[in-house]
Amino acid sequence: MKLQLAIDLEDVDGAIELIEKTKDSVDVFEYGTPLVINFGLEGLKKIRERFPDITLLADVKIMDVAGYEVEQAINYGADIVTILAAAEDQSIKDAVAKAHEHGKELLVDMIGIQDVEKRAKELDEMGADYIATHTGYDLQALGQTPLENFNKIKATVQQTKTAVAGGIKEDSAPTIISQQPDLLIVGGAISTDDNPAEKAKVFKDMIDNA
Ligand SMILES: O=C(CO)[C@H](O)[C@H](O)COP(=O)(O)O
Repeated sequence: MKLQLAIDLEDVDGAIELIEKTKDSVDVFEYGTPLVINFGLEGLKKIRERFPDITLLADVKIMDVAGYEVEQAINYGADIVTILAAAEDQSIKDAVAKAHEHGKELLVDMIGIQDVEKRAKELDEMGADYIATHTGYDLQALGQTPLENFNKIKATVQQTKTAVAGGIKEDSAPTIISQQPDLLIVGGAISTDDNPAEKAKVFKDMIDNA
């Protein structure tokens, strides 16, 4: 199981500072959707130039023109690119093909999907690398968590790796970790902590000791 740090609430220099502080404990760094919107792929490129060896995920949440957009994210430094599960099957297939053509990976984000078992089965057959259960900020605000959907998806997929995100905190992480996702995605619980390096290590130790 790997730890992914979602960086959403920073500018590019803030993201660089956060990566510097946490890189001993974090396996994958997410260039979050707010950074994509605020600073574009140029911000991703700046991070890649500063850290040539880290694993970088671009949370571009693609919906269309999938092959082109996957390739752009990869050209600017991404190792893993995200697409929404609600995209057309053709878009998912194009995205998978383009990522694999470059030796990179595709993560499909299940945010907003109601019949998660049906869609997870379809995505599994389309060759996605990761299927991510994701409770977005807007539903976290209503008290929802990703655990129930994660368990359904985990029980459905045959070959695809699983990821889980959405308000995961130090107290909720052990239950989720016990369900063995391949990628545990944590954002605010690390990035907004007064000591992100120490907090990232807490999550990494939980994973390593599970
Ligand atoms: O993709 C996201 C929002 O759309 C976040 O990166 C993801 O939810 C993880 O962050 P947090 O742990 O703060 O919820």
